[in-house]
Amino acid sequence: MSSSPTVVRRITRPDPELVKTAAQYGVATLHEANRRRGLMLDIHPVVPGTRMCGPAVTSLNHAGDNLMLHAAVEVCEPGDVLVVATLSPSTHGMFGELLATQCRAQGIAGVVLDAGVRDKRDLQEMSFPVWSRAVSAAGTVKATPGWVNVPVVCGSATVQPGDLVIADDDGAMVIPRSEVAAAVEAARLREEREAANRARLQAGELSLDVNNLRPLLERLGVTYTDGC
Ligand SMILES: O=C([O-])CC(=O)C(=O)O
Ligand SMILES: [Mg+2]
Repeated sequence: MSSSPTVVRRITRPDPELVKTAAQYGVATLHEANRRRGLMLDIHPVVPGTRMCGPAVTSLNHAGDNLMLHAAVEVCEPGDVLVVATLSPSTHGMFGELLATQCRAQGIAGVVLDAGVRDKRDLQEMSFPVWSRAVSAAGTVKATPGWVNVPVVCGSATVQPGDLVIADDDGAMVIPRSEVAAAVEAARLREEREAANRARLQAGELSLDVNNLRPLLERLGVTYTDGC
């Protein structure tokens, strides 16, 4: 990261067709498909039932200050996901209904913050896709310059500008841009396997992924008995 405050306007995004394909899969599937990497920890949906999938535009702010969040909104393109981080831990309500209105007008897919949001009821009425660590009425100033489109850490996950961010009711995650194609293909294969398993479960067969649950448990040292 450049040490002096910077706004990087142009970033490289994943292939839009790939983004569209990735959007068909849920976070649980993509997280497994991406070898259980990239999940944002302690980041929760603010508006249940919404989803988003798009390239990350990142914003690095000072705690209690949302100046660079505003700067990042301005460089977002339609379909982007705004990823908001702070230099030190913060639960301030950095984002609310007014910013959501601006984001929607610009076609931004949604927002994830390693910080707080406010105006929760308005955000829910707007069905605006937003994920955060906290909900807090505590407001922010617009005073201290920071960075737009530098690597950030959001929910303990590293996000580079242009990485793919996906979020739904299960949480939010990031896939590095260079790994999106492989993750999408692994997600497709996984859903195929799950469809086959689902059909077997619906037919009343007992075991899940493991074809033979009892031999597996016995190999792991579990004893079956008919009673004490
Ligand atoms: O104004 C702010 O800083 C955050 C907020 O409440 C809004 O966007 O409505
Ligand atoms: Mg507000």
